[in-house]
Amino acid sequence: MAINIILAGPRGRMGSEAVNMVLNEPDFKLVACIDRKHDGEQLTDIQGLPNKDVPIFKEIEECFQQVNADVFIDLTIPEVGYYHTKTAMENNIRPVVGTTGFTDEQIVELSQLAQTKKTGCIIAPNFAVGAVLMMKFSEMAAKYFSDVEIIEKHHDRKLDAPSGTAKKTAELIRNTREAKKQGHPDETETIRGARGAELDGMRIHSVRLPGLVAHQEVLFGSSGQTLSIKHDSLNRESFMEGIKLSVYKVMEMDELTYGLENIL
Ligand SMILES: NC(=O)C1=CN([C@@H]2O[C@H](COP(=O)(O)OP(=O)(O)OC[C@H]3O[C@@H](n4cnc5c(N)ncnc54)[C@H](OP(=O)(O)O)[C@@H]3O)[C@@H](O)[C@H]2O)C=CC1
Ligand SMILES: O=C(O)C1=N[C@H](C(=O)O)C[C@H](O)C1
Repeated sequence: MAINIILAGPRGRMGSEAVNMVLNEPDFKLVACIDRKHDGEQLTDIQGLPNKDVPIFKEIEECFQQVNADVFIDLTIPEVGYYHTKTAMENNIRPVVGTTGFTDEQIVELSQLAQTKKTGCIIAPNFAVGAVLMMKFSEMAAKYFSDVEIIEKHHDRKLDAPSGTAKKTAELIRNTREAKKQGHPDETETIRGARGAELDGMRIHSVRLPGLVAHQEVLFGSSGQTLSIKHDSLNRESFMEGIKLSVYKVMEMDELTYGLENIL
């Protein structure tokens, strides 16, 4: 039996790649897309997207009323993605969410909703397996190195900073790192922001440049040595295997999980 999928954000950098992934996976069927600029049209009407008759809706409620689906993939922006994810679960459709920038409170709320509805939901700030390994290796290393700076680098069209991956990395590191405030106790910033964002005394630096895709280095230091753990996504195909796996896994789940590492 095919897994029926609705996808939001089909014209986006990630969404367009995901449309192709879904169309090319024999067990998946793309049954609708959510796109605020092409209400009532078909996928084939959008320039640059595959020549397929897949209906497009602007409003997610209308889409869920008219189209039966098993899984909903969101690759949009944080505010919209949160609303879409909530609405999908309310309609007993399992979300697979790549959109980053949700607040901690929003993730808790969505988790509670998944519990109430007994609906699977996967929110993963990074679907690239290499990035998940980079995060897990960093979690391991932080047990031995409590001084760490996370440097994430992305294309300059990215809306959220720090990246979802950097936040998730810091959360995993927090599991093993001895809490401490890093740097000199008397350090000052002569230009605001020079030391980056702070989370539990750790530092996160966000670089935005045209030409970049998605890159992160986790840099540890202790006396006489440094350790660098680095991952680069060179294109958006790197995220597709993770989304594909999540679609299969979410079909077997009845709660929310945050992070691809939980299902690998
Ligand atoms: N988890 C992961 O592995 C990855 C996650 N991401 C995340 O995925 C998300 C999308 O990234 P990316 O594809 O690069 O972004 P894009 O800007 O390329 O795409 C975003 C899409 O969302 C649509 N959109 C924007 N605002 C609205 C709205 N109000 N209502 C409906 N649709 C809207 C845009 O359409 P429009 O033209 O109408 O604005 C566009 O199609 C981001 O949050 C990013 O951080 C990215 C890469 C990997
Ligand atoms: O916006 C992006 O491009 C990416 N966003 C995700 C994030 O915020 O971590 C994942 C990846 O880094 C690409």
